[in-house]
Amino acid sequence: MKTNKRNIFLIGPMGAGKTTIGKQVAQLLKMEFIDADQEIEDRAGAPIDWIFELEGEEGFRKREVKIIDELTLRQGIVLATGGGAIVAKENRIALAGRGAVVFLETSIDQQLERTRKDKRRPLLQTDDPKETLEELAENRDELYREIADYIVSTDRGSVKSVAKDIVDMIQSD
Ligand SMILES: Nc1ncnc2c1ncn2[C@@H]1O[C@H](COP(=O)(O)OP(=O)(O)OP(=O)(O)O)[C@@H](O)[C@H]1O
Ligand SMILES: O=C(O)C1=C[C@@H](O)[C@@H](O)[C@H](O)C1
Ligand SMILES: [Mg+2]
Repeated sequence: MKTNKRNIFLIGPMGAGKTTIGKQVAQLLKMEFIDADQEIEDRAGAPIDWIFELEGEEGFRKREVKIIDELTLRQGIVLATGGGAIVAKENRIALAGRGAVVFLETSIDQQLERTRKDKRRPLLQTDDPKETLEELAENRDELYREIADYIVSTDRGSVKSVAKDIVDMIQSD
């Protein structure tokens, strides 16, 4: 594929590595990297947990729909989406239609380990984050698969090696 013309969109659950691996993929391909969560925070001038507190999850999702529509219209970007971006149908349509969608898959245990110290994920501030992650996976797994052009496991291997695998896969298509 002509990576300089098309976009690459990373989807998957919290802690799958969308942000970390996305940055590496962009560097390897000399494309621009954008993180949707970061963009939402920058525009709101407030961190995600504040947005959830002040506007509820509904307010956050409205902001997310707007940002995803805007960003997916750009050209030549690597976009790391938020874990729940695929829930809204309009986001799935925008992502599927405007770039190559890569679903980063990982086990619940890895997700737990990788998200343990981070307060940026208000949905995991529960008594039992493992149960929460299991429920989210139950509801969202089919939505990730519905729009995925590529599916990559991030359970094993370094960030660099997974990023390289993604680049090779997309370029050989
Ligand atoms: N393949 C990997 N191997 C080891 N550690 C990883 C890997 N991918 C990500 N990590 C680590 O896991 C943590 C969470 O990753 P990251 O923030 O990229 O996830 P995310 O998919 O963007 O999550 P969110 O949906 O919440 O934004 C980071 O500290 C990162 O360094
Ligand atoms: O899985 C989710 O619904 C979320 C994932 C994060 O990336 C953030 O977008 C936010 O914390 C919500
Ligand atoms: Mg992220």
